[in-house]
Amino acid sequence: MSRILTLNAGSSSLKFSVWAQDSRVQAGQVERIGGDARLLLDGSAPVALGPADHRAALTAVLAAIGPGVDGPLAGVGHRIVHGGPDRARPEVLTPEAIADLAALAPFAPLHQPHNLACVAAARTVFPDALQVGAFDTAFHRGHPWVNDTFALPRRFYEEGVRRYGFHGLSYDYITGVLARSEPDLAAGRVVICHLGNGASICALRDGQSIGSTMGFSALDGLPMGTRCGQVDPGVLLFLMDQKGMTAEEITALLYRESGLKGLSGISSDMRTLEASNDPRAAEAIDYYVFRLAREIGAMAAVLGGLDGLVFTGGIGENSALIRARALERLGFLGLTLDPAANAANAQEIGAGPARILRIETDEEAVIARATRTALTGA
Ligand SMILES: Nc1ncnc2c1ncn2[C@@H]1O[C@H](COP(=O)(O)OP(=O)(O)O)[C@@H](O)[C@H]1O
Ligand SMILES: CC(=O)OP(=O)(O)O
Ligand SMILES: [Mg+2]
Repeated sequence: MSRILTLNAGSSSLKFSVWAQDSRVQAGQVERIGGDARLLLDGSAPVALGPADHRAALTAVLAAIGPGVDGPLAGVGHRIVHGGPDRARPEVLTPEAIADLAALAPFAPLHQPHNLACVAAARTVFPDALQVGAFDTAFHRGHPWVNDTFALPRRFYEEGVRRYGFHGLSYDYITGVLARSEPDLAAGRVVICHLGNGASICALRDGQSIGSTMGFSALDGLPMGTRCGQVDPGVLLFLMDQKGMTAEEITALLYRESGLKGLSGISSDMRTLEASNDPRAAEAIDYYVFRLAREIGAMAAVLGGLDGLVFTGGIGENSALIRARALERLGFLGLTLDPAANAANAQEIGAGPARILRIETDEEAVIARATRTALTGA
């Protein structure tokens, strides 16, 4: 039976799954890439990998799936974070498409090179498999112009300086879950918080993205594990002009040294910060919660009201503390958390004028579906 492999390189993780028809037959991930990485295979104990980068993580994943792929791989589906201004759906990764996507790497330096390294490795290891890309930006291509642009002279928009939005595979998946299980809610005004190592919020009306906190790059909006989130552009001018920092140094600062890691000086990992007694960890969490509540309020304003609020991603799914702290600040919207349901990581965790839900995301399912569609030509 022919099978499909999905590869999803995030900024701190490499997730994979193997599918036979519609069933997932194997799944796992390398997490904490860049730190003390470990390989987690569903159903097995974690394997410590030590300080692994994405390349070492990919080698570990390919070794792990070897025995599980007992049949030819028909396709390999890849999460590609940046698809540029025009890609609104998945596509087969031809050499031309790969060259085009490589040119977008400077706009997503924590992701695009790793995504494309996965494509190159898969082409070598599985030369007969169809390689398919599913793009994080595609879900947002219908953004209204006001959320797609910056107030810069118009020529920059034409040159591609736009608010692309990311985490689209996750929003696509959650939207699909809502459409099947909560069709009335799915047709309404929904804010989805994808809180992983990278984090963004999406405002949806009738299942369509009309606003998102991430913009031109995966830096904007919420603070993240190592990324700054929204920052006054005047700070960047100051760093260049007064501190003499180069573009390369500022890139490293904003993408790798900021966010939770920069604020706490301890870790980019929310689990570590929640477990710490250090006041700097508490302050980093305070800032995270403050910005999260602020951006949820902003997205409610984008929608002109709120029918549903969904938490997903590693932090959104697992941190009862962050959900509770954010909702404390959102009482003015009439939202009330159910503490017991929240602590139990239930699906319905609160109520008010809007439903409050926790839904596990599954970017792999979206990538697998895209790959299946490309293979069958449906
Ligand atoms: N039980 C938990 N409590 C708090 N945070 C958690 C928990 N489990 C995972 N996380 C956090 O989720 C984040 C990773 O999210 P994930 O979506 O897996 O990352 P990526 O963006 O790399 O795909 C990390 O900050 C991690 O600490
Ligand atoms: C786009 C992005 O930030 O992805 P991740 O959360 O996987 O790092
Ligand atoms: Mg992710």
